[in-house]
Amino acid sequence: MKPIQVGLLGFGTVGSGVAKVLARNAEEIGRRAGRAIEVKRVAVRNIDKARAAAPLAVTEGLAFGNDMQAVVDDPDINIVCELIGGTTLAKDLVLRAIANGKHVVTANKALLAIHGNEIFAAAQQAGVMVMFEAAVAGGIPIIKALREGLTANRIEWLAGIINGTSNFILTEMRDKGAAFADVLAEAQKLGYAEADPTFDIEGHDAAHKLTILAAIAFGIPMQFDKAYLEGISKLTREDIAYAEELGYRIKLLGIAKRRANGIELRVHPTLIPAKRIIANVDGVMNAVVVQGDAVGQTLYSGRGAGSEPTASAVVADLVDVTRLLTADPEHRVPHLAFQPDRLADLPILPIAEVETCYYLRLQAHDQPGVMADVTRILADAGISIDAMMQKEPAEGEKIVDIVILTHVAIERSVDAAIARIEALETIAGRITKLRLENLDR
Ligand SMILES: NC(=O)C1=CN([C@@H]2O[C@H](COP(=O)(O)OP(=O)(O)OC[C@H]3O[C@@H](n4cnc5c(N)ncnc54)[C@H](O)[C@@H]3O)[C@@H](O)[C@H]2O)C=CC1
Ligand SMILES: N[C@@H](CC=O)C(=O)O
Ligand code: NA
Repeated sequence: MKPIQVGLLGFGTVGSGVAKVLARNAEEIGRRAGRAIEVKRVAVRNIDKARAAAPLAVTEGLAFGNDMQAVVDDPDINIVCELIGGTTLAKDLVLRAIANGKHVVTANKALLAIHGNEIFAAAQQAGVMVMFEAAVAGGIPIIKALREGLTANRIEWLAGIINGTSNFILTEMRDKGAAFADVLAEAQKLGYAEADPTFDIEGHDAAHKLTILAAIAFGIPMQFDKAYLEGISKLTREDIAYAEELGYRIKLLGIAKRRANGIELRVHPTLIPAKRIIANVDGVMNAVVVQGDAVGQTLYSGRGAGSEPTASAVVADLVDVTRLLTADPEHRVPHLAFQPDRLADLPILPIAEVETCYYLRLQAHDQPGVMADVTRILADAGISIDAMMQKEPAEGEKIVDIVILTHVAIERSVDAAIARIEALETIAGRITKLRLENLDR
């Protein structure tokens, strides 16, 4: 049978990894897919740079060029593989490929989180597949698991470490005392970071991925603009150390939770009990915990970024598309796991409505009555305390750090209580608020 012809857009970290994996495992992949999968053309910005990104044995047979549209318009190409990133050119090329009746495989989470509704509608109408396993948690087959393996379940919530760069930074800072900027530079060198690394450290990338996961888990449209996001750049060494002392690890988590009145969709640094497996997922590794009503909790872990781990997911999609090429579009798994005309209109809840536990760090003047005032304000707001820790003041200092862990509370009540506590004369400066998830409900 004639090989499937792939047009690669982009030959950077991921694109070159795809070419390497396809070349190295051609025999196995062909046996699985039923026919060979070949890269027919590659379009890049800089051909010399692209050629240098993989060994000669991989690149010598590849037709490199600069013209992205020519690849998308090439009548011999069956699958366009978009690996350039960004949301403008990538969007135009993907929509053009779809209009040309070509299937698309992409690793671009920003593109799908922001323009996914339009792209999937276009694909549906054209009867083509848009596959995106690499867009969430790199090599972990989490899209496959949610769309297919867990399809019997009503998903209650999911929570994941879904940005490799920030997990790498947090781990290196904790284990080696490394400086934030140095570890970020290392993550960039290793090909983990986005073209603009603020996407990684400020939570945008995780929120893009969470938006996609929530759409598939709950059967809702992509709603990236409603996701709450907070990154790791403001985390302090004190908070990381205090969390450890209390038996918790701080991870940048993406959390999507079904509530009676809507969906929580939030990315932020989160304390997790250190004994949980996910709390021990370190470095570039990602992990996603999914709570389904029938199966209970399942956990998926693996490399969330990097050349070949991400290529593993891209190539898996190429194989899936190849296998399903001749299937009636009605018999394929729906893009968002639910039939497109059955997506639910559930609202995304504002962060003030979120219910979780909290870590509060206060700086207080070391004098009698402070704790009584603080606990009274929390009690008045209906917030119950789970644990409290008071640090000894440093030599000659009159200010002490007090850390409070709360039971589950509504964020707006916590914020109101914080405002009242900060107004106390005995409290110095602002209170640090972090969210805490036990991941057991
Ligand atoms: N690096 C990683 O670990 C992962 C990356 N991704 C996603 O994969 C996509 C690609 O990422 P990387 O390979 O890391 O990026 P990269 O920067 O290493 O490679 C991008 C490639 O696209 C080409 N390109 C970019 N803009 C272009 C333009 N305007 N015109 C022509 N060529 C252009 C570049 O020449 C280069 O070959 C992005 O959407 C990224 O978010 C997804 C999962 C993991
Ligand atoms: N920049 C991303 C790459 C994979 O999606 C990350 O660090 O996770
Ligand atoms: Na994946």
